[in-house]
Amino acid sequence: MAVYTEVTDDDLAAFMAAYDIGDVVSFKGIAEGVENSNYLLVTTRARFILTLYEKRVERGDLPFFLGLMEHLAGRGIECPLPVRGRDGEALRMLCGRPAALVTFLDGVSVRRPTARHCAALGQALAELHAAAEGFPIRRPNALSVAGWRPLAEAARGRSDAVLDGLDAEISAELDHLEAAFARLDLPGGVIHADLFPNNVLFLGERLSGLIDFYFACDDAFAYDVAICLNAWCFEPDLSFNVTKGRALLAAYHAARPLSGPEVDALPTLARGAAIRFLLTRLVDWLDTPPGALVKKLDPLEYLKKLRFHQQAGSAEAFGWRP
Ligand SMILES: Nc1ncnc2c1ncn2[C@@H]1O[C@H](COP(=O)(O)OP(=O)(O)OP(=O)(O)O)[C@@H](O)[C@H]1O
Ligand SMILES: N[C@@H](CCO)C(=O)O
Repeated sequence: MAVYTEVTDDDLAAFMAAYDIGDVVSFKGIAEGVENSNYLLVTTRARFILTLYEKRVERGDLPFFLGLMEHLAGRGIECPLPVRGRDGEALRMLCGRPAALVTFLDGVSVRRPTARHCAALGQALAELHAAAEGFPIRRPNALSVAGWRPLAEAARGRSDAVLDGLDAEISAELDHLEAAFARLDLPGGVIHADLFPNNVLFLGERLSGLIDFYFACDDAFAYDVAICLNAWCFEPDLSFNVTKGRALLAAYHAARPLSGPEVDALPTLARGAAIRFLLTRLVDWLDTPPGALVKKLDPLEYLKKLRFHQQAGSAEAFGWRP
């Protein structure tokens, strides 16, 4: 359930006075999502999403996120476009929270992506990487390799309650990854960094929108590919589907060719991407009180994906090589 902050009719009326987007027809909270409060706003002119940014989003990062969506939408990427008010601002306060309106995108997210969905995603990811070029604001990735040890420390001593031996397994993996990532020198720019199936909308098999840019940052492009391989190409039994892996990688490569070093780095990047989501899920799992409304995501799903990559060790395991 993702309505942490209730917006009353009076709050909304005062907020709407800053815009020239028609009159309110309906306004209701959206249950999906975990980070922020989201509402669907329908006016006499169009549909919008109103987001109130809750505590996990750093206020100083909002100009990056909103500016990025505006930059990408201006370059033909199907992503939400922040709506500017009469004063030219896209970001303002509502109910004590920073808030913004963005355009509504048609489509639904898929729970069980097919190889065709994976191909569409691969192409869209490559187009996003290319379209972000020239975006002037920088945002280092706080959840890359330097951020993993502090997360592991936050869980230390408590992880073994989730799985016996987990502390030691994470620590050994971090020793390996810190050395392996230090050797990488890959092309990069702005990445989405959380392009899971729930953040991609489809109309049938046509990709109709990319949403939720609130983890976007600067990092290696191939790291974003690895995040997507993990999120899109494993089956519910956590076996890796090589047909989906091939579809995703070949479509990405056709739109933005992956270099030899990027392909060679994919197994390491996939291990890194697995431990990143293992760690954030683990800390959330341990820190979320029982009975909280937030949906807890399973950290062990990502431990199993990590173990797959530890065994696999080469890009062939993803079903594809250029
Ligand atoms: N521009 C948009 N157009 C259409 N639907 C949207 C749009 N933005 C958000 N949504 C809907 O709202 C839901 C929650 O949005 P979003 O994923 O941005 O929330 P969140 O709180 O950041 O969640 P999480 O981080 O868990 O993905 C989405 O699953 C989608 O159904
Ligand atoms: N995509 C993240 C949740 C944060 O958006 C996860 O699956 O752990």
